[in-house]
Amino acid sequence: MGRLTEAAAAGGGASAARSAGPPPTPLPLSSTSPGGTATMASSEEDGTNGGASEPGEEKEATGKRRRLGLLATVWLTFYNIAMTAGWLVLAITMVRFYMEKGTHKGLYKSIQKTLKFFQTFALLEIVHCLIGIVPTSVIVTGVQVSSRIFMVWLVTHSIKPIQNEESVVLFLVAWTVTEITRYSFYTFSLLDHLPYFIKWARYNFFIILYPVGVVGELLTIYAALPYVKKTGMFSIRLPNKYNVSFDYYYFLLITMASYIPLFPQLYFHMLRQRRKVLHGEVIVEKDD
Ligand SMILES: CCCCCCCCCCCCC/C=C/C(=O)SCCNC(=O)CCNC(=O)[C@H](O)C(C)(C)COP(=O)(O)OP(=O)(O)OC[C@H]1O[C@@H](n2cnc3c(N)ncnc32)[C@H](O)[C@@H]1OP(=O)(O)O
Repeated sequence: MGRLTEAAAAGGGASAARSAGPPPTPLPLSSTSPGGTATMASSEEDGTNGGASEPGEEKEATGKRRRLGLLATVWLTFYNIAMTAGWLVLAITMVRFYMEKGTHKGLYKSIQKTLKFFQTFALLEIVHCLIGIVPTSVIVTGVQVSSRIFMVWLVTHSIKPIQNEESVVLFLVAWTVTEITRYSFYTFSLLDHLPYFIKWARYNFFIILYPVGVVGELLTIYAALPYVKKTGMFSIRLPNKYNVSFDYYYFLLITMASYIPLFPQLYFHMLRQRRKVLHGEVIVEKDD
């Protein structure tokens, strides 16, 4: 738990250094970052001006671009535009499907190719963190992306009888709204024209959508359990020549249990990002 929290705090710290304007006022540190100091850089609630239209912000954005390098900026802009478009296509297909058919049955089948393609493409986000072109923690991104890949390929794609569960629609809607907002946020930020409502949506929608998505995912895995137990799929039984056994049923149970320690860390990471971006609050780690 500590590792993830520290990594997340370090990500915030990197950004904090970038956005430091007036001398910060040290505050006692929250329990998430022992030994450091939290600072409140500014507390403006920039209700009307969310873009990089103020001189300070413009300078910061230009500096950020220079640090990133032209190639990385061009690549990230392309990547974010492609991902926004992909998730928009998914949203439109889902709405059209529901309006035409009046049921969610068959919806997954109609969008599965697009979903698999764009969600798998998101593996590049781990690469972006690893090579340092985005300031996000590899661990936070890794948990987020791998849990999605797992849901898409090893649960929903592999276990056909659950594809028409209502819970699948629940996480699909939560993911789709989140990703359209998130990737358009990154795109407009890179282009230095971030409308405030996108910034607001990026750091508010998750408050509801994250729990909704997680409930959808957990209910879907739960619905898969009887089928997995009955068929013994993806399981290796003893005896075999390698003398190893693996039970996918218990693996699913452990995965469900792992949401209990992992999800709060992702959620609190987002709450910290929200405080930083919308309220100007930043966490600076102390050099010990
Ligand atoms: C093998 C099996 C494993 C199973 C494991 C099971 C356990 C799993 C438990 C948890 C389950 C979670 C399931 C998820 C469900 C859902 O998603 S439901 C729908 C709601 N979801 C969300 O709201 C998702 C929120 N998550 C995220 O946004 C990210 O994935 C994140 C990594 C968790 C946080 O993003 P982060 O990057 O840290 O925050 P930001 O504020 O957006 O960005 C920080 C800085 O990085 C820059 N940046 C990041 N990416 C890009 C990019 N693509 N392009 C350009 N820039 C990028 C961003 O601009 C910020 O920069 P600064 O402003 O300079 O700080």
